[in-house]
Amino acid sequence: MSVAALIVAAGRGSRAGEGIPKQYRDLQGRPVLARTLAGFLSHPGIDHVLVVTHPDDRDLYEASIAALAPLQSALLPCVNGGETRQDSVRNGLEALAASAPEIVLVHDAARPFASPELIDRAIEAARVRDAAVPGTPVTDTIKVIGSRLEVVSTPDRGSLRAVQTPQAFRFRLLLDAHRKAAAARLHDFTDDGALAEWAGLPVHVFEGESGNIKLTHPADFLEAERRLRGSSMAHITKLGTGFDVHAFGDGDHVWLGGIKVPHDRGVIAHSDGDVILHALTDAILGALADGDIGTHFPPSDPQWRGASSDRFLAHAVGLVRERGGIVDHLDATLLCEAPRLGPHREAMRQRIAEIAGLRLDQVSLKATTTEKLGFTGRSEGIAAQAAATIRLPEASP
Ligand SMILES: Nc1ccn([C@@H]2O[C@H](COP(=O)(O)OP(=O)(O)OP(=O)(O)O)[C@@H](O)[C@H]2O)c(=O)n1
Ligand SMILES: C[C@](O)(CO)[C@H](O)COP(=O)(O)O
Repeated sequence: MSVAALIVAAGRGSRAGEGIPKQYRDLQGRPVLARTLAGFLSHPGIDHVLVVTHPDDRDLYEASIAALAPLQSALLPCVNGGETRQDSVRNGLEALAASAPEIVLVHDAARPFASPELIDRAIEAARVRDAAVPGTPVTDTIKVIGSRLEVVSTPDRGSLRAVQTPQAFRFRLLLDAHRKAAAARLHDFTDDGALAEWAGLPVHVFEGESGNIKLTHPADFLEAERRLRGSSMAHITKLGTGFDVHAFGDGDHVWLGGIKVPHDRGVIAHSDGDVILHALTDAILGALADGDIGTHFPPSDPQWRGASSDRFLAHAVGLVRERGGIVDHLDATLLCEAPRLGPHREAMRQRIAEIAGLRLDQVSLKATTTEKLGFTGRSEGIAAQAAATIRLPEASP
């Protein structure tokens, strides 16, 4: 019996706050999607895994699966999602149609805690029931309300279930149901169980698990971090600082925080001379007590000539993750009379969050002039200083 897992990861995560889409955010040293995928790729009952992604996220996707190299033989090339979750699932099912698995498990990328036992139950439920969804009893009393918030009814709690993923189906039945819904111009079923019901399929519930949460709001990330911290080794917090200077030279732009900023001068540098990214890189290396940017990317090495500095920052963050740690916070201050940071601050924070795989609230940028004093005051050069806090497992060398 061939079984495919279809992981939908094309959402924007708008309820989870600003920054990169939630499925690519760092969760205790690994992107959420990498955690979700590892559970399915390593499960002996799953033959193939297909991920549905947003076309804008290709780099984030590649970075997330890079660390899964030993498990990647079961991973099919990803496909583009659609406007709604339902459209994304359908695109994935159409892509699987060529290999026509007997069973498909549809799972949210944003649910990284599905256990191997839950996946076992899902496969078995599809085999026996054809269409089944995992559910947990509700512990709150549920009210049905009207348009003026008036309570319309109180359903019997014993007959209610909160439904999760992976939802499990005979592949052919689900594909036909999705095609039927699309032909009827319906695109907003919030889960495949509801779509299957609409198509007239009997759908059953199997036992879900309370830990299988969907990361939806910022608080869900805090809860997930707390859980992972509790289940892993104790971590200790380390602080590092960084400082970088470049002299102004001829040119019409400077690179700052990963963004090209128009200016009446350029900077003299071996790389692209991005003082903010260099200071942040050194701050992280400082927290790791692992030398400085010059140790890792010697200026004497021609391969770094004109190099884009995002790779320096990504490298330093990668070193933290290799040691089982996480970056908690990055903070930098730009020192110059011009250019002004203000108009570019949010774009820079976004870019830094993207490079480092962080939420926007984990990246801070500030600026100051030096009151016309010193080399920055005389506009001879530009400088940045930075601090980084990271957490490393206590036993980390
Ligand atoms: N057009 C969409 C919308 C959602 N999803 C995926 O469906 C899962 C569950 O959806 P949800 O938690 O609602 O994610 P988002 O749509 O990203 O979140 P939000 O509604 O807050 O933007 C997620 O893994 C999400 O990536 C998808 O593949 N394609
Ligand atoms: C599929 C799902 O996770 C089951 O609980 C849920 O319906 C997804 O809903 P969302 O509106 O995409 O968050």
